[in-house]
Amino acid sequence: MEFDSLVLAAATADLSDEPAARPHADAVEFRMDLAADPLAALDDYDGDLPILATNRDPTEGGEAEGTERERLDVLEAASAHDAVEAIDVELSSLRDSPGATLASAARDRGVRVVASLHDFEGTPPESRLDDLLAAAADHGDVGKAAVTATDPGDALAVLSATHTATARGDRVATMAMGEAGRHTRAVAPLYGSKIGYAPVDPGEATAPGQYDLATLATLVERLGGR
Ligand SMILES: O=C1C[C@@](O)(C(=O)O)C[C@@H](O)[C@@H]1O
Repeated sequence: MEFDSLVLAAATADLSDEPAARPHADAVEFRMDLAADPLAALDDYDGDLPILATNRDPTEGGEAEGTERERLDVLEAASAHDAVEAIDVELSSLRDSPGATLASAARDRGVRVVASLHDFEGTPPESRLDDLLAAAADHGDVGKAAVTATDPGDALAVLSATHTATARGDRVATMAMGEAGRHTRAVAPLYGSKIGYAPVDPGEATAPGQYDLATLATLVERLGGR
């Protein structure tokens, strides 16, 4: 997973979704924090799609339990699996150890790091978004921002910040969560966003406003973002 072009990720807590995802997705985002026994599921995985492993912190919308170290240890164990080609680590964790140590250990194994930040309340002002994306791209192979749009101006700020970051040479992934931001999931790839997330089953969305995978794949392809 090089993230040189769009990676369409089937977001799921259940790796048995992989065969259904295969016709549309480039990867599976495995939401370990939402799975009952994620490391056992990885041991059993025999799908074709590479995995982006995420063990999301509750402060950023996830359900991982335990201490920060325990949460990141699970991610580190995941990164040792052959199928795991990338891990998602929150920017706030990457600024210090143990997150920074995890990232360099993963990179030594050839595993890419997505440095992420999430805002479930709103969209920061565009200049702040620019700074956050620059910091995230600096700490990861891809810098990712998922924020919440409550009006079209928020969605526009996300697209504009995506364009600015890409024009600067940063590899970023962006999406505006929520109804007002939904279209950004289809359009942001045209401005340079390198990851799209969608559930196979629309009833199993991992974030507000997601399209189902088949729909997102069609929209992105029709728009020429892939
Ligand atoms: O961070 C992200 C992006 C996301 O929140 C979205 O809005 O599609 C979905 C999550 O599964 C993923 O980890």
